[in-house]
Amino acid sequence: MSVVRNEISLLNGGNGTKGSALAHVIGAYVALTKPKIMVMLIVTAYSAMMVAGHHVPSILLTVKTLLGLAGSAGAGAALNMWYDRDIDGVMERTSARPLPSGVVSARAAFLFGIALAALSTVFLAVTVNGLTALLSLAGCAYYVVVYTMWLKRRTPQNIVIGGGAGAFPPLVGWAAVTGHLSWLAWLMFAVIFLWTPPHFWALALYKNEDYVRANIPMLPVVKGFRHTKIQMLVYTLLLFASTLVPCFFHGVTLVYTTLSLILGIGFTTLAIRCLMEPDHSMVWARRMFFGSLTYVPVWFLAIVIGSRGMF
Ligand code: HEM
Ligand SMILES: CC(C)=CCC/C(C)=C/CC/C(C)=C/COP(=O)(O)OP(=O)(O)O
Repeated sequence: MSVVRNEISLLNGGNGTKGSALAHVIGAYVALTKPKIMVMLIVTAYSAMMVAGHHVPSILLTVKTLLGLAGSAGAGAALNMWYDRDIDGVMERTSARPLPSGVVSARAAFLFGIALAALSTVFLAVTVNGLTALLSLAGCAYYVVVYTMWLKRRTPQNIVIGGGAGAFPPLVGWAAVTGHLSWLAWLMFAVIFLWTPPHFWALALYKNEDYVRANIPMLPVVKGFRHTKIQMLVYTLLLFASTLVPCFFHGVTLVYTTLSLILGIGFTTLAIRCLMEPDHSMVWARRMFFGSLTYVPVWFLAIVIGSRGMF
């Protein structure tokens, strides 16, 4: 608490009211949890809950599961920002974050992340089940330790291997409803895993200067734009193929198949346009990134409404 009090007095600095300073600090802690990404992670977990139970899950189970997951994801994001505070300060896109801008201290961010991770794990174990708690903690640890601390600064394959972190939420949702995992839960994991490289590399292409400045070995920095765009197309095709698996092995309706085909063809077209555009133009890279943000909620909507026996 004293850390927060210090931050409020620092912010006050004789100007503004205590109320607005407090709101500023609270806003900074919310920003530490990367809330927009958290919303998308929650969408994937909630969709998995619906498919796993063939129905809308109870409000109580939904609130407990998604609250616990949000806590773990927020903890992971805070610990990522704590560890990456040096490079976040160097990159233009991240320089206004709470740590580089000095609104939250490194110690406070670390304690916040650890406390949130511990609380959410215990909360899920006590109110949902042990497997759900374990998977949520594993997702958080994978993001912080495997991706952020180990791979991000070492290899251009950081996103490919580290992409596993963001793919945990459907497993969390599935385990919360059934107490175990099934192949369809792992298929959802695979979909996010294969989606992550084109999602991230599209952004890395038009934010390349940032990564060069921060000396982070992202694929466009190390292997160049053309190689990255080819890899994006390869992962997009693998993603497309993985989304067609339920058409053969899981009871899905024509709605699922149609939506998956539209998404697959659309995302592949974006990847090809990206590959065709000259390196100085980033029009299609930007479209690919924003297309990736549409892909996930629409695909999860498709598997929910297109699963036979749903509702
Ligand atoms: C290791 C895997 C991933 C990496 C490295 C990654 C990286 C990034 C980066 C660098 C941004 C830009 C953030 C910004 O503008 O400050 C971003 C945005 C975003 N990502 Fe990812 N991402 C990953 C996985 C995911 C997953 C699994 C999801 C959800 C399913 C996701 C959802 C989003 C969303 C919704 C945004 C837009 C956020 C905004 O506008 O602030 N990402 N991602
Ligand atoms: C089950 C569970 C709790 C999963 C949570 C895992 C999680 C928070 C995944 C998000 C992945 C992500 C946003 C990476 C950002 O990369 P970056 O850190 O390189 O991006 P940055 O440069 O914007 O910080």
